[in-house]
Amino acid sequence: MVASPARPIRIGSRKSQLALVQTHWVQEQLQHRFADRRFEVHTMSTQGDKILDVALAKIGDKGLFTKELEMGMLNNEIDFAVHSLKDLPTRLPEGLMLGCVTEREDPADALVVHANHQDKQLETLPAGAVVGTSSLRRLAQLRYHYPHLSFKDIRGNLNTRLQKLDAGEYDAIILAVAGLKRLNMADRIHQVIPAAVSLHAVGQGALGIECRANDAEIIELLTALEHTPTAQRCYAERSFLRELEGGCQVPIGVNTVLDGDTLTLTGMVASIDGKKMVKGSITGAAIEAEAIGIKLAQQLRNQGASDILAEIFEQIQRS
Ligand SMILES: NCc1[nH]cc(CCC(=O)O)c1CC(=O)O
Repeated sequence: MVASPARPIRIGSRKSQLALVQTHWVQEQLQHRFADRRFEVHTMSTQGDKILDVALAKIGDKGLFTKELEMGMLNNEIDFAVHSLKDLPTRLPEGLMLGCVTEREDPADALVVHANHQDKQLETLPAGAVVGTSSLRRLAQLRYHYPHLSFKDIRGNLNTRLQKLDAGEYDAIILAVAGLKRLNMADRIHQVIPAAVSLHAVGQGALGIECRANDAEIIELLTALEHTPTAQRCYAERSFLRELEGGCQVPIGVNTVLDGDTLTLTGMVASIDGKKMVKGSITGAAIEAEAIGIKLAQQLRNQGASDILAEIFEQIQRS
């Protein structure tokens, strides 16, 4: 019997410049490892790419950047999808799974300043300086530490945001270090914001590849790209977020440190006005990553996180 030729493998991606850079990296890595297979990139627009005039927090987090790609996998139009892990909800649709997590870039946030402020850092920006961010997590933590700054929403892809900054609409903006590095714009990073000031988003800086839960052939290919230390850190972070029932649009931040087989997860929940913050850390065995996340979520709930979150959901509904 002659084996039928192996099917080409269809990789789903958003169309943004960052998404394409990330997807082409995955394609190249797989093509290199599995030279006899063909990997094609199929792009799709997601709701998050289309709705640009509404604050992200108001739309909520129902897989804004992932739903169309997930439908594509369930309808067998694509075989897997490459996401920025931080845009991937912690609960995936029935029939899909997180196939692998790739090696993480620096997960920190970066301050990018207007030319007028080249001599400034976050702590030396003048009172009333306008800082652009669309993330409630960044907003809440920066308000907490720097109540004298003003904050203004900013949307659009990285280039659009940088143009708005350079045009003078903002004195500074906050972006992920990872995105700037991947787009070869590391020279715009003015200050890497330390974890003591701002904890990063769950999964920030890593790619999450989602696939069909019953597709053994694809799952096996993806395993080749798994970076176990990153995966362990991100599983702890995602389990923490899932247990708190927070999407990417609530002020929840994390940090993880992996020291051999020992994982430390730090997490925080803040109110949007930056006046209330609960924070804590748990250390445990890295193989127990998910349990560490759940335990930290329960600890923060006992410290008052539930009240903060309930208040935020109410505020977002009303706005
Ligand atoms: N929410 C948009 C988004 N999703 C992933 C990144 C950057 C790359 C990453 O964090 O992996 C960004 C831009 C940003 O937050 O500045």
